[in-house]
Amino acid sequence: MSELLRVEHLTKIFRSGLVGGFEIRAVDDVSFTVGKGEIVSLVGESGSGKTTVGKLILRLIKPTSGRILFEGRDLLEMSKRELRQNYYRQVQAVFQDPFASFNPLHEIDRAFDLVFRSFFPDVSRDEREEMIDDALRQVGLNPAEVRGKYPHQLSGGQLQRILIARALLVRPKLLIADEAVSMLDASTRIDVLNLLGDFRDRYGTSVLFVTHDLALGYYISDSTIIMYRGTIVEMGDTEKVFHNPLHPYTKMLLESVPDLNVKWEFRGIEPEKEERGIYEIAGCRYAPRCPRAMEACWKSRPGLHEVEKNHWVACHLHGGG
Ligand SMILES: Nc1ncnc2c1ncn2[C@@H]1O[C@H](COP(=O)(O)OP(=O)(O)OP(=O)(O)O)[C@@H](O)[C@H]1O
Repeated sequence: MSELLRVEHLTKIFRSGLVGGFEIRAVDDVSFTVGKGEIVSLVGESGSGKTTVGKLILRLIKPTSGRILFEGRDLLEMSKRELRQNYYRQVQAVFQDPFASFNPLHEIDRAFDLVFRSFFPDVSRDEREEMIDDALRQVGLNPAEVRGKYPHQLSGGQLQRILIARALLVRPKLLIADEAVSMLDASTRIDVLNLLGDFRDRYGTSVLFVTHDLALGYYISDSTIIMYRGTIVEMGDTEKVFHNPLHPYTKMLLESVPDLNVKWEFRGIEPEKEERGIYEIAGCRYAPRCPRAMEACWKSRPGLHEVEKNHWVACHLHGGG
C-alpha cells in the first residue's frame, strides 16, 4: 500500500498558566503512517492526545516539533493559500457534535456554501443543486426530506450524514473522523461507520478514525494505534493488536470492553490522577498504573519495537529499550 500521510516525531506541548504553570506534552514523539485507502484508528482514553494529533494534521495548531508529510510534502512548508486551495480539498474532517457544526438559524443547505465558494466557485446554480442532492443520496439521505430544513428539525444521525456528505463532496484523499459517531445511537453508528468503509472501497478514501471506543476501532480499521498520555504504546495491523495485545495498557483496555457475559459491577471510584506527575515521569507514562511495572519502566521510556511484522509495542517487557 502506498503512503499518503507520514507523521514523524510529532510533539505538541501546551503551557498552562503563566507563573508557576506547567507543561502538558499532549503529543510526545509520535510517528505513524496512513496508507492510501487505509482506515487507521487512533484509540485512547480521554486526554491521551488523539484530538491534538487530528488538529495538528489539519494544521489548526502548529507542532512544537516534528513533521507531517502529506504525499511527501511538509505541511509546515505550505502557505495559507496552499492549505486553503489545495490541502483542505484533499484532507477533510468530521467532528463529534453534529449540532455544533450547524448554525441553528440557517437551513442546513447553507452548510455547503463554504465548500462551493472554496472549491467549486464556477459551477452553475443548477449544477450545485444537483451535486448537493447527489452527495446527500450517497450518504443514504433523501434530499427532499432534508433540504430546506433547520438543524433542530433533523436527527443527530441525519446531521452527521450531511456533514459527511459535505466532506466527501470534494472527494478528499483523507478524512479525519474525530469521534464522529460517538453521539449517535448504536444502529445509526454502524450505518455511518459502514458509510466510511463504503467510501474507502469506492473511492480509495483513507480515514483516520479517532475514537475512545475500541470496539468501533476494531470494526472499521485496518490498522490501530493505541495512545496513552501523548505517546503511542502499541500499533499495527488491527487483527494483531486486538488478538495479540502485548502492552499492559492495551490488554487492560481490551479486558474492559463490555462483553455480553460480563455484568457491570461497582469497583470503587478511581482516585483523581495527578496530571503534573505523569508528564514529568522519565520512564514509561503508564508505569504508575501498570501491574507489571519493573525498575526499568520508571527509569527510561521504552521506544516502539517491532515484535512481529506490522506490530509495534513500546514496553520494556517486550524488548522496547
Ligand atoms: N489548547 C490547549 N491548551 C492546553 N492544554 C490542552 C489544549 N488542548 C488539549 N490540551 C491538553 O492536552 C491533552 C490531550 O488532549 P486531547 O484533547 O488531544 O486528548 P483526547 O485524547 O482527544 O481526549 P478527549 O477524547 O477527551 O478529547 C489533555 O491533557 C488536554 O487537557
